[in-house]
Amino acid sequence: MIRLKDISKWYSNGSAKAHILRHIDIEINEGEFVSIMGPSGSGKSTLLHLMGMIDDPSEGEYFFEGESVFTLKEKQRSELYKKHIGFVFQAYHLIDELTVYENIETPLLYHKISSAERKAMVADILDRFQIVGKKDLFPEQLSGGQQQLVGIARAVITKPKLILADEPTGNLNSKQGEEIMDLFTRLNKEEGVTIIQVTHSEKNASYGSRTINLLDGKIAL
Ligand SMILES: Nc1ncnc2c1ncn2[C@@H]1O[C@H](COP(=O)(O)OP(=O)(O)OP(=O)(O)O)[C@@H](O)[C@H]1O
Repeated sequence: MIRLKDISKWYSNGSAKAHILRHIDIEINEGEFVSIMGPSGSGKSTLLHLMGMIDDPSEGEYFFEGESVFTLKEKQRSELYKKHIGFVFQAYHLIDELTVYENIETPLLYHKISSAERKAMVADILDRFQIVGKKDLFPEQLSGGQQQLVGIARAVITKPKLILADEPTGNLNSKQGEEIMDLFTRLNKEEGVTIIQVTHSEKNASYGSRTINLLDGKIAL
């Protein structure tokens, strides 16, 4: 599904280059549940953003389902993203002014889906995530765990093949964290969704089937 070839990223710092990622080669198959670990500053989020097509490398190639991502035009790239990828953020990134229902519905507005169908899809996911009773509340009226559930519901409503999650349990207590990991496990095992998460937690990584360790922008063996 994903093939990164000799990816490097640096920022120019005067005449010097500050390298964030160096010569990264990664292949990820459909159906995998992969964790990316490494010390703070090792480049994990940068790598996840590259995979999520929301950042560009300085060098290297990225093939998503055989499509050469970095040579696509902006519009085609965003189509590819919208069709296949759901992104889950540590800080939820919900829209404060919208209700739970409206937040979850938002990604559907960018697809050609009728309003009746949108209603049915949101109702289904509210039900599956057991948050029907929260649908008219605003994010600030929810606990952190509930907000992250809404963040994930919003990421999966378009039925993406790939979920990218940047420390999805970083702001949650351990019980809420376990619920999120159980949810990812179900999506992966029962629906075949490929999951790539950045985590600092060995416990969270143990839910996955493979760990990629980053150290100073390189893959550590
Ligand atoms: N726009 C930027 N300009 C310069 N340096 C940057 C920029 N964005 C990120 N960096 C640097 O890149 C390095 C890697 O950042 P990244 O967020 O990918 O690390 P991380 O492994 O996810 O860290 P953490 O675990 O603390 O979130 C850091 O040293 C950071 O300061």
